[in-house]
Amino acid sequence: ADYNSDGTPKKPVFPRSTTVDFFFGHLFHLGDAPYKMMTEWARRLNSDIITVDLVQKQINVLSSFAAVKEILVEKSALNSTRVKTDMVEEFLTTEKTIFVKEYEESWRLLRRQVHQSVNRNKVEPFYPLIESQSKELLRLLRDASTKAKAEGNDGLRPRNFVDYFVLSSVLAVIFGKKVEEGDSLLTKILDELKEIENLQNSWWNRWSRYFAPLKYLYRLRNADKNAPVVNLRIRVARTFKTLLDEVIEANAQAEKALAEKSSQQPRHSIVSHMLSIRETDTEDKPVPHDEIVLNAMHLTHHSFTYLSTTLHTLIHELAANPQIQKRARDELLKLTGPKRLLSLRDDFTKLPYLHAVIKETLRLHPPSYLGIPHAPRTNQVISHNGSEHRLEIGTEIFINAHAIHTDPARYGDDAQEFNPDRFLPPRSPVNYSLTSSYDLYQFDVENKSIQRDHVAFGAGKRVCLGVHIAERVLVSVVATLLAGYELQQVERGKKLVTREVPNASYSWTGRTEIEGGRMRFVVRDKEALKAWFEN
Ligand code: HEM
Repeated sequence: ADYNSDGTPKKPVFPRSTTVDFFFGHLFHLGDAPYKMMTEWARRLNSDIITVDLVQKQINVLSSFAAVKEILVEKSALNSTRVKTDMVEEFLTTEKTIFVKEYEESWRLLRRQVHQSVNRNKVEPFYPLIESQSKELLRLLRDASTKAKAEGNDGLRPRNFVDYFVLSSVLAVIFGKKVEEGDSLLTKILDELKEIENLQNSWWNRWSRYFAPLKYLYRLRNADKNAPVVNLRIRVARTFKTLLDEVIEANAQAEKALAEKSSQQPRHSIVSHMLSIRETDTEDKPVPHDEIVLNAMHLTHHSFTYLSTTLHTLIHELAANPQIQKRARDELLKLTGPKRLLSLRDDFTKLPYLHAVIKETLRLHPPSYLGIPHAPRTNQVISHNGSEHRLEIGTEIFINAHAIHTDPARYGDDAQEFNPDRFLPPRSPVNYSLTSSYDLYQFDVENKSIQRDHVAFGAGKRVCLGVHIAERVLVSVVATLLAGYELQQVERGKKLVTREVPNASYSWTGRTEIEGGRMRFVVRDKEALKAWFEN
C-alpha cells in the first residue's frame, strides 16, 4: 500500500469501478438490480471487496465467502454495528430495535432475549401452531380453488394466501397469537406495511440515503405530529401495543391459573419471553414495554417480508419444475405414508431432498440479495488476497449474495440453474449437514466442510436469529402443500420472471421475488384431505 507521510495508509485503497460520475459516483450506473451490477464490477475488477460511491455515501461490498468470513466473522467485533441509513426506518423504530441498534450493550440485551426464545432448542413449542397454520392454508387453497372454478377462473395467484399464512405464523411466533380466518388484524398489518414501503420508496427517503443534508430537511419536515411518517408510527405502534396487551393479559391469567394449580401454561412466544424477564435475573434486564412494542413490530415486518417472499418463490419454482416437485413429494410420502401429514417433531430431519429444495431457493433467489448492511466500528486496513482495503467508520458493509451464490468456483458451472442436487451427495461437501441447521457462526471456506450453504441469512454477530423458525415454517408448509395438492402452472412451461419490490432503481433495500403466473392446486387425495380437515 502507499503511505502518507504520517504513516497512515493512503486512501482510497479499494478497487473502484471506472464507471463513475463526478458528483453522483456510481449511483446512476447501478441500474434496476444494483446487486447484479455490483457482481459485474467485482468480477471485472477481480476483487471480492469493492467500494461503491453513492453521492456522499460509500459502501463496501463483499462478494465471496472468504471476504465475508474475514470481515464479518473473524473481525465480527469490529464490523458488526449498524449505521442510520433509512430515514423512514429511523422514524418508525426510533432507533430502538435489534435490527438498527449499534453494536452496544442494549443491542446485546435484545439479541440475547430474542435468541433465548427462538434458538434451535426453543422452537419445539411453536410446532403445533405452525402445523395448524399449514393445515389452514390447505383448506384456504381448497376453498379458493373451488370458488375460482365456480366463477370460471382458471387457477389462482398464490400471493394472498402466502401472505395470510406467513403473517399468521409470524404472529404466532412473536406474540403466541392464533389468528382466526377473517381477522381484520391481518389486513391492517398488511396495509400498514404497504404504507411503510411506499414511504421508503419516496423520493425524500431514497435521496436522503446518499445526500446527508436531505436527512436534516427530512427531520424538519417530519417534526410535525401530522407528518405522514410520524402519523404512521403512531398507528403502527397502536396496532402492536394492542397485541402486547393481549399477551400481558394472557400471561396474567396463566399465572393465576398456575397459582390455582391448574395446568394452563402461558403460550411460548418472543414477546412472552421478553415480558418474563425480571429485574432480579442475574444476567438480564427487562426491556421497557414501548421498546418491546417497537421490536415486535420490526420483527413482524422483517420476518413476514422475507419469509413470504421466500415461500412465494419456492411455490413458483415447484410448480415450474414438476420433476423436482415429484421427487420432493415421493420422499415425503415414503416417510409419512399417504394418510398422515408431516410432524415437525418426528420428520423435520428426515427429508434431505426437501431441505435441498429450500436451500436452493434461498441460494438462487434469496429474498434480499444485499440483506441488511453491517458497518465498521473503527477505521481499519485489511489485507485480503494480497491487496489492502480500508474500511472506515460511517461507511456500510454489504454482503452481495448475488455474487457469492452465482460463483461457479463454489457452486459449479450450473450455478445459474435451479438444481437442489447440488446440496446432496455426491456434490455436497464432506461433513455437510443434510438439514441447513448450520452453526450460524461457523465458516470454513477452504475445505468447504461447512454447514453453511448460502448467506441468505447474513453472517457474523448480526446473523439472522429467525433461521430455525424460518426453516421449520418452510418445511411444514411445503410438505403439507405437497401432500395435499399437485402444484401446476396454468401456462405450463412459463418462464419465471424476477420482480424487484419496491421497484426503486436507486435503492437496494427492497426485495426480489419470482413470479410464474397463475397456479392450479389440484387435490391429490380427496378422502385424505377431508380427514385432515376433520381432525
Ligand atoms: C426466510 C426468512 C428470513 C430470511 C431470509 C432472513 C434474513 C435475514 C438477514 C439477511 C438478516 C441480516 C443479517 C446480517 O446482518 O448479517 C436478518 C436479521 C435478522 N433476522 Fe431474519 N430472516 C428471515 C426470517 C426471520 C424470522 C422468522 C425472524 C424471527 C422470528 C428473524 C429475525 C431476525 C433478527 C432478530 C435479525 C437481526 C439481527 C441483528 O441485527 O442482530 N428473521 N435476517
